[in-house]
Amino acid sequence: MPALHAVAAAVAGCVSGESFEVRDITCLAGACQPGSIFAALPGTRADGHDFIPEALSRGAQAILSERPAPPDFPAAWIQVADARRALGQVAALLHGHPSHHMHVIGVTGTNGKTTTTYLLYEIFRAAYGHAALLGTIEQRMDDDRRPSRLTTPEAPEVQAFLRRAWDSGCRHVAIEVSSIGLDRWRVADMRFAAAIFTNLTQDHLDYHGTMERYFDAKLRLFDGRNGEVPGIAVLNTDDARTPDIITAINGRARIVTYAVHDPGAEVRLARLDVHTRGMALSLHTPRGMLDLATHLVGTPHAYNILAATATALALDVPTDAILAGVTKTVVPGRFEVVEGSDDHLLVAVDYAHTPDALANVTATARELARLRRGRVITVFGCGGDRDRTKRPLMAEAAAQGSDLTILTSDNPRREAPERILDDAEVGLRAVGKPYHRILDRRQAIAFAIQTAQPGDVVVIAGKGHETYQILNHLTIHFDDREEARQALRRLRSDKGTPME
Ligand SMILES: CC(=O)N[C@H]1[C@@H](OP(=O)(O)OP(=O)(O)OC[C@H]2O[C@@H](n3ccc(=O)[nH]c3=O)[C@H](O)[C@@H]2O)O[C@H](CO)[C@@H](O)[C@@H]1O[C@H](C)C(=O)N[C@@H](C)C(=O)N[C@H](CCC(=O)O)C(=O)O
Ligand SMILES: Nc1ncnc2c1ncn2[C@@H]1O[C@H](COP(=O)(O)OP(=O)(O)OP(=O)(O)O)[C@@H](O)[C@H]1O
Ligand SMILES: N[C@H](CCC[C@H](N)C(=O)O)C(=O)O
Ligand SMILES: [Mg+2]
Repeated sequence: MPALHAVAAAVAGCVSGESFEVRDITCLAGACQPGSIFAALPGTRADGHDFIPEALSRGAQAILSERPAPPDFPAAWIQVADARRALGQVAALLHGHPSHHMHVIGVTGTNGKTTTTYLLYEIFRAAYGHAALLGTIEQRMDDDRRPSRLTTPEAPEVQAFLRRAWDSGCRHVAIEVSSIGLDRWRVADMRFAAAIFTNLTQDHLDYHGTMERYFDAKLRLFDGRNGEVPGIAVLNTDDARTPDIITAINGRARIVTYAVHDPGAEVRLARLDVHTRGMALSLHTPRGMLDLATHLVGTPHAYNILAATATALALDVPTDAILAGVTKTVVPGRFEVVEGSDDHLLVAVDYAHTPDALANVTATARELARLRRGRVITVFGCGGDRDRTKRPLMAEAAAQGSDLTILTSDNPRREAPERILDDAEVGLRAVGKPYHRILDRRQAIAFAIQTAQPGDVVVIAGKGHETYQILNHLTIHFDDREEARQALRRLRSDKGTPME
């Protein structure tokens, strides 16, 4: 355990008070114990400095802050220029920089991060037996799975996870790096063997303010501002932002490109057959043509497969492990076909919660509906306490891609649900196609399924794998898949036909 003064020196901090052996660092006062440094951070709802008494009462022996030490403060104090960044740096230091001893792959971009990390996890497990994964749905270390609270957790949690993964034999870790995570230095000073860029479209403007600032946060993963430039940058050359990333890297990392359309990409799509339960793809790669089969459905997932494959190829993963990993990958809530769907009625649950994802998922549904001579019916809503400006755009994308749209509630959080629907309805009116507004999500799902005709494809978008609904301060159990299954069951029993 390093001494306080060594820790302070590593972050160029101005230190006062008695030194001690530093055991850990945290920004949660309630998690402090003897030997802890408490990082006092100003926040959106509270100010970490207000929790200093609690931190001290739990045994914290030093405070990390951007403010100077108050006179006669009873514990040690480290003053730094940027407390969030220092929190990330100290967390990495205290865990012995686990990312320096492993192959950590960081995945950033608006959509596709979770799916790409799942693909990489399965590829690494097929190749090496051990692998770890950290992201929106869960934190996974071989077969140990724990649900996540944030996509990219605070730095002490990320570093502790990496350390445990190392201790349990994992040498390959895929981690989702959100723009908010980068902005808040949650992966500060980490070494990425590879960093993947999936795409950039509108999201999180409530946090970043503008698309430029949103992109700039993502750029930090590639241009060295986060600590180091990644070993390999894996970039989607169909995305308009990729040239800016290449410019910012400025020759300091190996660049590997992938694309569905760009004929100049190193790894690119040659063939794609989409069906209701999966896809068959052929990819041009530096190792020749690769034929893959997957349970994932929809062109966006071809991008995710290209990204994961291009990364694995660049890291010299054997081809048979890439093929096996892609085939094995199942991601909950990403075009997940609901049990009870059949040739007459296909119901899929998908985590699309951005305008781009809604455009894509309805396009996938359209492709499948065309084969079945059916319509596309989309149920969707928008989250509260998040980017308000994306709501009418999400509605437009859903309506444009569907024959019938059902606007409902998602996670209203602390906002008035009706107001969120009002924001979205503007987009539905602009498109002018048929829609219904049903606030209660359970009723909206049931209505969509009752209304569907043979051949139709029903998409239930926005919550994917989530098993809850956040209504103000109350979080209730809610699972789109369960709701859809029950509605399908009721439909069959009303018509007297058994479920398949
Ligand atoms: C915008 C954001 O990221 N907020 C996170 C942030 O909150 P904050 O800075 O506003 O902090 P605050 O609640 O005002 O409290 C101030 C300080 O006092 C401390 N405190 C507070 C209360 C207390 O009892 N004790 C205590 O010590 C807090 O730890 C914090 O350091 O720090 C908190 C402590 O870690 C997080 O819980 C909180 O995540 C909230 C819940 C959240 O929803 N974050 C989302 C937006 C997020 O980070 N999402 C990204 C992107 C998702 C995607 O991929 O789309 C993610 O990576 O998950
Ligand atoms: N490469 C892609 N391009 C566009 N849309 C995609 C792509 N991959 C997935 N999607 C859509 O986005 C949804 C979310 O996918 P995924 O969970 O993999 O993204 P994410 O980046 O992890 O999202 P989040 O920011 O919430 O963590 C999917 O359900 C699908 O509708
Ligand atoms: N990771 C996304 C989750 C959105 C999921 C949607 N169901 C919502 O609640 O808005 C976010 O934090 O913006
Ligand atoms: Mg995710």
